[in-house]
Amino acid sequence: MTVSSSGTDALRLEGITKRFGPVTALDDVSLSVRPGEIHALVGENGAGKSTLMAVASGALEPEEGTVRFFGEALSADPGETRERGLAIVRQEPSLMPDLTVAENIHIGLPKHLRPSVGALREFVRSKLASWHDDTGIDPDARIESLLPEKRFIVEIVKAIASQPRLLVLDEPTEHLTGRDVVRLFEVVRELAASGCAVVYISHRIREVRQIAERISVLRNGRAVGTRDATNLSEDEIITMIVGRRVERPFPPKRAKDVHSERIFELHGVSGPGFRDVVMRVDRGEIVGLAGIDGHGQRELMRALAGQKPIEGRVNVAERFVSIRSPRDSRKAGIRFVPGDRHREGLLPGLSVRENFSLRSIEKDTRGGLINAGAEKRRARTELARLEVKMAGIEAPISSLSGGNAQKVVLTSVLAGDPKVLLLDEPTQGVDVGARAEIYQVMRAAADEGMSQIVCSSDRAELVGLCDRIYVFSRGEIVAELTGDEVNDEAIAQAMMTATNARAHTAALGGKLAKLGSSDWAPFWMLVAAMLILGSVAGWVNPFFLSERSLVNLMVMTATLAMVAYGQQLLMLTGGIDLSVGPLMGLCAVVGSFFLSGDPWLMPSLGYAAIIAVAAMVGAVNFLLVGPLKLHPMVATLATYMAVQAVSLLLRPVPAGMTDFDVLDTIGYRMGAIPATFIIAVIAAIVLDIFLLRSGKGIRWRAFGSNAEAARVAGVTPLVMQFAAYVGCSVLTALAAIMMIEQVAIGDPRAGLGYTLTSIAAVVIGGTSLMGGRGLFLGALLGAGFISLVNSAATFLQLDSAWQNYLLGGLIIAAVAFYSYSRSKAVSA
Ligand SMILES: Nc1ncnc2c1ncn2[C@@H]1O[C@H](COP(=O)(O)OP(=O)(O)OP(=O)(O)O)[C@@H](O)[C@H]1O
Repeated sequence: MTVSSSGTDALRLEGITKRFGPVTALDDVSLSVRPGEIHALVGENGAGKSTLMAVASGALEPEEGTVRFFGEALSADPGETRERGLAIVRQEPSLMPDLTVAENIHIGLPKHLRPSVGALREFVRSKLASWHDDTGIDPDARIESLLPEKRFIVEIVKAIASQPRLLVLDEPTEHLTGRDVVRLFEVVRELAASGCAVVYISHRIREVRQIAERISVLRNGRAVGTRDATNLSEDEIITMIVGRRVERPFPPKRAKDVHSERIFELHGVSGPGFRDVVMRVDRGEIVGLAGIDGHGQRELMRALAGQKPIEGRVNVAERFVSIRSPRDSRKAGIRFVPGDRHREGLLPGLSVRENFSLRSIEKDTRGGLINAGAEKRRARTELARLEVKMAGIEAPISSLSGGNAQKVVLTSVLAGDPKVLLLDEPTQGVDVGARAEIYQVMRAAADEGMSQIVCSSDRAELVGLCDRIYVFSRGEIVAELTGDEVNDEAIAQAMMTATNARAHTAALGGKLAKLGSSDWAPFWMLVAAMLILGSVAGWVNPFFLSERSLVNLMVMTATLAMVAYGQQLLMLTGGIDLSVGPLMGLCAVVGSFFLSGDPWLMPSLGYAAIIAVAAMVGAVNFLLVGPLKLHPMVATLATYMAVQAVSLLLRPVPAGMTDFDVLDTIGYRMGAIPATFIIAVIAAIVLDIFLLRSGKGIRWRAFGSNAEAARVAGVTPLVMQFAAYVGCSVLTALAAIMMIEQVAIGDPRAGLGYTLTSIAAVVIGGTSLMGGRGLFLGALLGAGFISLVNSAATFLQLDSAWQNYLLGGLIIAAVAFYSYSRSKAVSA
């Protein structure tokens, strides 16, 4: 199907075919969108809407077909399409969790619109303010600490700030609260009036009719047609989407005179965001929790799932249960279907089958072993009930469309036969047809006796589905609606008393979490720990504080810090290099041939040879990890061995004394302070400024935080990896030159210990092993701390085993502390 239009189309897709293995996601689809038009794209889950827009934005390359943007052909390069004015707000925000709001917006803008890093905060503040004057979003907050709806606002603000000529919104209102939906509609209309074309993807037909001028429908990867929205009724749109008439979506409610057995009771239950809640749910009843978002209903649900602290009396089947953890909640027969399926509902690395069976695997287990056949049969049967569209049960869960993934989560939770089911936004991102199926499944489960509590921002859903509704305001229940009272007006009336209660609690929790999770927390902790350890060692043995001992400490610190910077450069991008230790040795060996004081050889030639050899090793590591896609651990373990072998070939035994002039040069002191130490400190400061205050630094961290999102934002992975691996090796070479002053001979084993200590220094310094965050000053302090522990242990006459116990214990303590404070920040 092709829809032609007069003049140049903003977007013109012709004959697009896209396959994922055996799945044909798009089959010869054509679509045109005019400038200044709001064009809705609708269809069932898995119809191909997101894939079509991924093709349009250059994130996916189609097998066949062309993409034209304002008349010009577009290549499959998301960076280029963005530069040319195409902005896309995805179903799941493509943000980097470790970066701040401001940094995410910076990296998402076309180059010509990016403000300088110094002006970034104010720029972002004004952009957020133009969305709403009280978004409650701090430009310096890390994305991972934001609630899902706030992340979505950041994503939308980012897209608008890019001054798009075409804006694609993929299910934008699924995560937004009422106020933000109203604002979104205003903004979309303003943009369209200014000539921007808007593609609006949604399952909420009412909204689509409200906002769109034309509607295009996709079904099973094929275009069904494009129609003028003004003349279409809701029923007609639904019929186009599903291909048949859909009957009333909500199944009949529970008969009123049904015998009531209390299954779930709350008496005076309080927790963060709600207080003194008294409620009950009978057997087979579906109870809704309504209220403006942030007024306690969702917080109560999370607390009942064991995710937040809770006080008061909770009874399940007339027995008191104490809920202190998700495990307690499960043991009591309570199950939770989370709203944020990507963060809490799915295990992205596993198959559809595994995601289904993980919550009820005991059903297929005999004598501790899983009966694979039974598990598969059960997965197939249950998933077929909700008509989950997938290539097969062994397909990776990440290959499913958003709505189908939601169906898998729901089916998986239901398979655990809960007594009480908590559902947060059960039909988020689910199409009209499947919505009706989900309601049927929920009602059927209720008819079999399962009690359910539903939280939904869609009031029509609550009214259509629930037998009873509790309305929340300011953390308390303000109304209980039953029978005929369960209607939209009654809910709205009860909600009128609402104020902004959550904003305050979230702000307070947010501040505390921010303090603990700040990048500077490791820095201050290490300074304090070093002062304590140094004082104790100096008190027990005054020689520890002598000039000689302190100079030695600085020299050791500088050497270790330099390798650690290399390691850190890599870890920030999510990589690691195990070969740095042997490379230090190889550099010492290479140096021993050039730095011997031979009048024919200048020392500068020696330094150049060391750096060149190291850069070559870095390039090999890059080739293995980048183009050949080996895991960094495996790749650099292989180079570890190869490099060590080369060193031993060149110098089977340590030999080649270094010239004294060279040693003097490397060991040069400025007053009492070794030049190497000053270099290490300056290097940390310069690298941190690069990291925090330059666009390249932001992209560096972005890549480590979320490689795919960074790629979509225009970062080229191979360039990043090349710079990281070669950079790491070159820094290791500089460290090796510093080490030469200490060993003064071509010893192939001299640097071996640096592999582990460099990783330890980076980890103790607060860098995340997952990539995306950490400071070089942290690595410097980590290196200082390790050198201090080693040196203090010597002065305190502790044997070398103690050095290892101390270091091991400290690494575990540091990692535990950082993970704890970061998880606090996330849940705040
Ligand atoms: N990376 C992938 N690998 C394999 N299959 C995929 C991948 N991405 C999408 N698909 C498949 O392509 C089809 C279209 O998916 P798409 O996400 O475009 O649907 P959608 O219309 O956006 O659905 P929803 O409304 O549920 O988001 C689905 O069958 C999906 O399983």
